[in-house]
Amino acid sequence: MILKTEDLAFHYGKKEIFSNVHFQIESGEIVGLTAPSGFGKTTFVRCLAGFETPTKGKIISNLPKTRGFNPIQLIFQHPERAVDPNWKLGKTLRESWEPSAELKEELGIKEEWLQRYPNELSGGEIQRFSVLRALNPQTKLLIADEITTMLDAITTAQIWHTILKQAKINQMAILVISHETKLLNSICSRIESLDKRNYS
Ligand SMILES: Nc1ncnc2c1ncn2[C@@H]1O[C@H](COP(=O)(O)OP(=O)(O)OP(=O)(O)O)[C@@H](O)[C@H]1O
Repeated sequence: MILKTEDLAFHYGKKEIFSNVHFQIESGEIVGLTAPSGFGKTTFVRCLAGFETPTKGKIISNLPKTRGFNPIQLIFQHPERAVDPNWKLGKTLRESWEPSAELKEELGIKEEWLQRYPNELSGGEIQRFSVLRALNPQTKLLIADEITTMLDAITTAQIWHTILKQAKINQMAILVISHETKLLNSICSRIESLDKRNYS
């Protein structure tokens, strides 16, 4: 087990977003997470990555504590919100790691993009960049929150091909949030639901 939650709950004020969540993921495992819109999937993974503090329950991690780098990397649906608008992308990337030219090419990333600011790239181009940044070999759990929703089918396939290949090389686990059942069924070994109506 690399990460586990016990009886996790989260509230915004008095409003319960989710409760009683027992979740576990193993090294190298690829798990899907579903629930209808607004049921707290993003909030749950923000708790896992340490961006939110749950109101109840525990998150138990066996991941190494690396200075300056979070082994749990989160990629969002809106990647432009996750990069510093005042930094050229090359600087943002170097802050994480120095990927090979082959990996950049596999993700269809052009060297010249790295000389640009985020507002000088399309949403899809920034998303490829976000994936490249998150594929740092120190990443042990990649959380992909609706990352290919705005992309065409060919780009989606290309990005997932690269992520799955790198996950094998680095023994990286992946938690995939998606409304696309076909995608989840094709890449995940199990699919968990945050929808309380599915709890036994
Ligand atoms: N800062 C906030 N303050 C109050 N409520 C919030 C805040 N952020 C999110 N919420 C509410 O929490 C609930 C869960 O939101 P969340 O984004 O986690 O759901 P989701 O399952 O990921 O949704 P989607 O599938 O639409 O992306 C929603 O009802 C949302 O309106």
